[in-house]
Amino acid sequence: MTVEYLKKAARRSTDDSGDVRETVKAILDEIEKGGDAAARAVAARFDKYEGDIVLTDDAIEAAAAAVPERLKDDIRYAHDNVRRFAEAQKATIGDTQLEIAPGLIAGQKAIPVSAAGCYAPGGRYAHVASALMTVTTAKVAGCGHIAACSPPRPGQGVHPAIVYTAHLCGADRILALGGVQGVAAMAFGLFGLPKADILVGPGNQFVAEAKRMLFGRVGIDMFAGPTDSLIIADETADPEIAAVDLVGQAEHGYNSPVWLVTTYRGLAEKVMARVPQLIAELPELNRRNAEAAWRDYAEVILCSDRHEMARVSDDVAPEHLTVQAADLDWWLDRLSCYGSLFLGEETTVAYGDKASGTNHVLPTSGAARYTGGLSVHKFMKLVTWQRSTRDGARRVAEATARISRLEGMEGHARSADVRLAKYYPGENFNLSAHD
Ligand SMILES: NC(=O)C1=CN([C@@H]2O[C@H](COP(=O)(O)OP(=O)(O)OC[C@H]3O[C@@H](n4cnc5c(N)ncnc54)[C@H](O)[C@@H]3O)[C@@H](O)[C@H]2O)C=CC1
Ligand SMILES: O=C(O)[C@@H](O)CS(=O)(=O)O
Ligand SMILES: [Zn+2]
Repeated sequence: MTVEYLKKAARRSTDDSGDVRETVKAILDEIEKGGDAAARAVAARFDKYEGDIVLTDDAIEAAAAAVPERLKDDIRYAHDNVRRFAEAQKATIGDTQLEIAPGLIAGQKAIPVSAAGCYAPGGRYAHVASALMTVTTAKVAGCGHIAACSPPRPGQGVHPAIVYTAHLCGADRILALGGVQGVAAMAFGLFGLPKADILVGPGNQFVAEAKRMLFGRVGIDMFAGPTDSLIIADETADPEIAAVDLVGQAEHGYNSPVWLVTTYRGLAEKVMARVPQLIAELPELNRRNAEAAWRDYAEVILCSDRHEMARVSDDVAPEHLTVQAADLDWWLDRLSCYGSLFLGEETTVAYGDKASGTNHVLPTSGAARYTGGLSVHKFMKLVTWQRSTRDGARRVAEATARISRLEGMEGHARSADVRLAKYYPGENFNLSAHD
């Protein structure tokens, strides 16, 4: 049976990508050419900010003093969860080696990158948790230098709680620089920073596009653009909870898609009626964002059974996937494309966003088809090494010589020939590609 759209999106998150690309390219070129001064000029242009870019120790101290003690407690609590989860993830990879053949050893080493550039958004909201998620994982990975960038508010600078959090989690340098200019400063090594080996962190379409354009010259975590969220709900789901959760993520931005995928028309109708009421009760900025997101990017999809719901969800590959349905084990086993999965009504995206321990820097716009979210692994290079005794590599040398000749790579073949001739001077080897 085909799915029924009870609400269809008027826009797709990639609709304005053309002009974003142009804008970002121009800014990257301007800053690559003009360095620190150009980055300052862009910050003044877009953020009306002309203050210090690199935060001094005094500025960091002053920021910490401005954060209420109970909030610092909450941030420290969240940091502890995120750190412990990152350490658990780190334990799942590491160095290893295998004796391929007697005398021939091959191995893997996990090496953290030297310099990490972490971006914490701050245009619409003060993304304290993004500073937590990016800097903590870089620290746990063992990166040599960690820079954090976040947009300054005109005349005020970076939100004090973002400064406090970045410092708590281990940032070596904190810059009052947002958007493309912040990403560029870390990638190009401006303001005394080492050039970042990897850029991590979420951001708006401009930040995400800047990371995408710089990929190759620098590593990136993933395409972590405008937040998107999908809820799978069956007849056991609570429509009020589902509606509140959809609105909670739609507030991210005018271009933050949300989906409700259900088998129960009654639930869909209740949620569609309730969402606009909940949006109307939000503060002005949140309401404007959520209204536009719900109007232009939200979809409500009616499916015939859970198999169809799972297929629709995997096709979307949402950044956040919530399942409010019976038989959670079935869903955990069946679903395969998502940034982070929230099983059951007792969890919610906001918990993962702020404090439960999993990373909230997650793939958006369908990138969850090919990648998971930010983890300590993104900062670790898994490199290989090998060594051998002369006899250990004898069989490899013969195979290498013949395969290389089969491929037409005579030069490769002779790297094997020369060793066989040196180590086994009396022996004749048939190293041709033909019998
Ligand atoms: N995928 C993920 O894991 C996460 C995604 N997010 C997303 O991050 C985004 C945060 O966006 P924002 O609040 O805007 O903060 P932001 O920090 O990403 O962007 C603000 C910066 O954008 C620049 N900017 C604004 N308009 C511009 C223009 N027309 N051209 C060039 N640069 C411009 C400004 O210089 C400003 O510093 C949201 O879309 C949110 O959904 C947030 C957290 C996690
Ligand atoms: O992961 C995201 O996209 C966001 O939901 C995270 S936060 O809400 O901005 O903390
Ligand atoms: Zn969120």
